[in-house]
Amino acid sequence: MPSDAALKRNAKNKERQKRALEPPAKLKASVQDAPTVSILFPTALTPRQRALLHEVAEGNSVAHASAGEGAERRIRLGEAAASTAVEVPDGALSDDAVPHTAAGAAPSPSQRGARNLGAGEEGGPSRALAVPPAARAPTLEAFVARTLPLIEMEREAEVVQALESSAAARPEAAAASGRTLLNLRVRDAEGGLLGRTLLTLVSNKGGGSIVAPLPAHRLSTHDLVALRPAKGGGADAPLASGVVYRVREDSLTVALEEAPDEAIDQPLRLDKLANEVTYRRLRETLTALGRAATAGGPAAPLLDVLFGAAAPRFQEAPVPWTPRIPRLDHSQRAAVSRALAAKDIALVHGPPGTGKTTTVVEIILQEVARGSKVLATAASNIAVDNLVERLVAADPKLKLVRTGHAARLLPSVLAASLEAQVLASDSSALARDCRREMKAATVRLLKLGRKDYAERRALRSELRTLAKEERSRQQKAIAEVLGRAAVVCATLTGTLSYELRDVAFDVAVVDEAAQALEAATWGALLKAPRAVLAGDHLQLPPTVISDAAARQGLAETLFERLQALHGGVASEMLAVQYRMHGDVMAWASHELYDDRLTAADAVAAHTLADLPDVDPRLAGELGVLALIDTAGCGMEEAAEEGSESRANPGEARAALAHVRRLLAAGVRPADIGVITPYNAQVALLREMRGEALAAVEISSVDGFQGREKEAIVISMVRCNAEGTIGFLSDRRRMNVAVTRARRHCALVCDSETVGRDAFLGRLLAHFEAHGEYSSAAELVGD
Ligand SMILES: Nc1ncnc2c1ncn2[C@@H]1O[C@H](COP(=O)(O)OP(=O)(O)OP(=O)(O)O)[C@@H](O)[C@H]1O
Repeated sequence: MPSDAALKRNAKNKERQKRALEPPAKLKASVQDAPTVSILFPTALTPRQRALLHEVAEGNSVAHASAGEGAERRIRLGEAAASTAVEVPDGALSDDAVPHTAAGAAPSPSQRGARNLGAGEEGGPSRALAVPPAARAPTLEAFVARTLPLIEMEREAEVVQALESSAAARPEAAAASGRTLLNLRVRDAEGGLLGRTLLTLVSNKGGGSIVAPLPAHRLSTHDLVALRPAKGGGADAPLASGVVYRVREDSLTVALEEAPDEAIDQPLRLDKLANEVTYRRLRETLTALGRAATAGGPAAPLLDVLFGAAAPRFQEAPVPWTPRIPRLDHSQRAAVSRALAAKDIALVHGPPGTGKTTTVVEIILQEVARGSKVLATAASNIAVDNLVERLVAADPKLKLVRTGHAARLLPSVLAASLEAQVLASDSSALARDCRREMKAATVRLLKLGRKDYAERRALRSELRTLAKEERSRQQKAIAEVLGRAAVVCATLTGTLSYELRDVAFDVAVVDEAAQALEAATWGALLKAPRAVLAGDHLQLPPTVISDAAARQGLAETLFERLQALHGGVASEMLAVQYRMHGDVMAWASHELYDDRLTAADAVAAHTLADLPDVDPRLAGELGVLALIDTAGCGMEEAAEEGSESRANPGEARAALAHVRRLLAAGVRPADIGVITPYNAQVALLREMRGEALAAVEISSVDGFQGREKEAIVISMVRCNAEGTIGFLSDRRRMNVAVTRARRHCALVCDSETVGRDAFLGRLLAHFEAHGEYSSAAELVGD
């Protein structure tokens, strides 16, 4: 007899299926209350105009969709099935014919651009705050219906950003957007990387042997980029396109399929391109998720649980396992046990420095030991490579394959790559034979005279057969390598690649799940009946360019949603951290982790004085926590014209003065990090630091997530009479900032401005109570 719960679930499923076949409620109502209107806008609209229309429609709950590719793309407002369809003729709209919202004028294109390009107030994409709890358990259908247009809004926002940058009349305006780097020269061109060329570009400023730091920019690894002559514009045909491979403060390396000859000897510019593939894959994932609701598939057992219709289930008897990684602590063991016992979903909540990846690696090894085929993923290539390195180190014999474009992989994982393993396989050798034969046949074909009809026809037919044979042998090679693998490692978007389309797994493991869009996470989850997600929703969520899409919930992650929905039963929090001195940890533990974190013995009392070459007396004077107060020092914040990001030159001087004190105490420059929430302050600090501080890393807080340094100096920037603190109030950003430090953390800020916020006030109070207080005036000698 089915249980009551099962009967209820069945009834719910039936109701859901019935609803899926019915027209949406909005449409039903509109059909009943006819007439309804839909407006089809002309193809001549710019992406910016389309993005604005999407935003306004979304804000007013009007249905909206774009269809068609490239110049054929057009937007429709209103339901497709409206009783009256109005078509706006080409040329009827000019650039400033922007619709108005009910509440007033829509933002002007320049305001909109500034918000998008300017990151809220910050100068980078926005990180939305959590959506209201009411939105936490959508039905699968509601989630898909809500998210598809948000993905479209995000895509349009990125296209607008790319176009505004590359079409900017003045190159300086393009550079200010952060998407373009001007005046570069090639310092190095090296081969390798499975046939690609790596081009290392540096600033051409000064032109001589001294390499100036690159200006502040927003290019990061894996971005698609176009290389163009610097003297041309961003709309010119590129000399080459490639993928950003490595980013350093003074150089940027791009992986190209082939290096263009002309590029070597002239000043160059690099423009970031919008990545259409990612958006297409996200849309495909959502469509596949929608289909899985009725058609089933490997993930069918997960769907009810992940959309709140059923509770997570666990095996009652503990699953026996023998640790493969030595020294797992009690909370890490508990997390592994819970993951192995999960029948559908388990969450590993890993606060900073708690060994989340260590735990994930142990879970994967245990799954392999019991015969599972594992899909191991994360949002970023770097996180996946990190997993690969750790897995291979823990078990060199592990049958592991890393998929993805070789240009995006770390050199250390190339041997594990699908491409390398396919190249080494027998089927691939046979494919190579086919290619050789094709080449010979082509040469013969070219030598034939015009009249050798019969022979030409025969050779063409041979070439077709060989090409078919080559393709099928390549596919066989790929299928063989993937079929043999016990663990396949891929990025979340990589799981949607052609090669993995028909591969099913026993379990999907997602590391850094709190930094992945929910739609992206489903790419992995749809391939297995069980899933383990690891992350920390109390650190920064994924970056979303479109403010409107972020506000509508695009930045909310599945991890965060599941913590709210099933955290009590399905989540295990790692409670011992291996990074921070106890005083650094205490504030974050109290404010964000319910006082549940403890410091491992090895780090609880470690200080700078324990580092080699550090003077214990000077290090003692600096303390573990330091509050450097700019209050009353006249160190005001400033925003550059046309930019929303802020800088504070006085505070930058104080932060750099503190760095000099650390260096004087003997701390190595590479062990020091200066971080600040504002990109303009990053740029200013880099400009001001001088030669002696060149090896000190200066970065935004967002850019430093996942990293650590022995000593961290945080410049908080805000200093104004109104006490405005902007996005400093996001608890997750300050959590990330403070928890990067191992032995020393200095907070440079105006206590009068920052201290007015209750959350930040408690941060300052903690630093004052447990650390060294000084006035910035003492440091800069004012
Ligand atoms: N049980 C343990 N005993 C000793 N050291 C450990 C243990 N678990 C993890 N560590 C160490 O803690 C550090 C952080 O571990 P790991 O890289 O797994 O953490 P992470 O969760 O990926 O990092 P973060 O928490 O910052 O995201 C590493 O140096 C690791 O060796």
